[in-house]
Amino acid sequence: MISAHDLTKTYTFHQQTAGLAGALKSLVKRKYETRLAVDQITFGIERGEVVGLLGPNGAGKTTTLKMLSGLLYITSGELQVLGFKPSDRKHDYLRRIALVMGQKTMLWWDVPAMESLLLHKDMYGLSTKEFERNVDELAELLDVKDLLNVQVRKTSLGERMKLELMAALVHGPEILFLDEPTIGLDVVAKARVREFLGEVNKVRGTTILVTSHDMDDIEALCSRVMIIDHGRLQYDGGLEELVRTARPRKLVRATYAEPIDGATLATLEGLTEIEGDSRVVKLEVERDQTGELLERLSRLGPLVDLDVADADIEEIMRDLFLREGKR
Ligand SMILES: Nc1ncnc2c1ncn2[C@@H]1O[C@H](COP(=O)(O)OP(=O)(O)OP(=O)(O)O)[C@@H](O)[C@H]1O
Repeated sequence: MISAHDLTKTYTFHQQTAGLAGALKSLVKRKYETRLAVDQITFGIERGEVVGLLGPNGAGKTTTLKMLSGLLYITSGELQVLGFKPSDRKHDYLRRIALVMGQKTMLWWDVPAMESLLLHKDMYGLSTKEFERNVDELAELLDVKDLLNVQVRKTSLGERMKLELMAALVHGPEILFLDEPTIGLDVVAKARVREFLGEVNKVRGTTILVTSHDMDDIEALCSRVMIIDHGRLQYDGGLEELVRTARPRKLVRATYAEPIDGATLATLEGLTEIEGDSRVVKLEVERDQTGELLERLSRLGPLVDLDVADADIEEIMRDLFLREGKR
């Protein structure tokens, strides 16, 4: 569905010093600079996939989404989406995709969302039947029936995001490009948006490429992630695989009813922390030795709680980005 080969974007822009003098000077003598935002990335995305595009601020994620949706020309490389060259912005192409940017709105503020939806109906040439079916289905899934006739400026951020998603999906796109869809939302609204996107992918088979700084979004939605940093693709593969490769050890936390004596604790391999007056013990263990360790821990004293987890994905990202940043 999406095929990118050595995709590159360089921005050319001019520097301007502050103040009127700076503005006048830049009119006479412009100093141009270039910035490599996306640097020869190659990837393919199949129909029905949900892929997370991750990376620190300024990594090139939004630029990539803008090239894929045809908002920006590519500087070099090859890019095909649904067999189209996105920057041609052919109507047949735009009908089959949608781009939602968490920080931008495509709804008119001063009128109810329904007015914007009706505009989309005309823009995309939807029949009344098709439009009504889509509106009903989406309003039900998003639980926004009562909001469609309220002035957009009177809705909350979470409600507006749901309406944005509705506006993006009303023409039934095959691909959805999402840039930070849960930014600024509270935990409940975030969960609803994730649930909805998962449903859209499952029910309609919509392919989704999503950027987010919220790892819970990524864990809930994506089985595949692409990590981009300084414009370069650093990783493309399974999320679980990434966790297993970056942090192969499991994290174990055992809580006892009584303190465990120091001599016994000293014999434990992989011990990382002791807390709560020697009642709480934290360890790291190789995956295949987890069973053995748990058995051992259960013999040390009366257990109150036992927790086994993979390394936190957020932590893995922080380590990866710090490492890449230092290169
Ligand atoms: N219009 C522009 N002109 C010049 N440089 C730009 C422009 N837009 C983006 N850049 C630069 O390109 C680089 C990539 O920006 P981009 O917005 O794609 O990053 P991002 O990964 O989406 O970051 P964030 O997580 O902060 O949204 C950054 O260094 C940014 O400053």
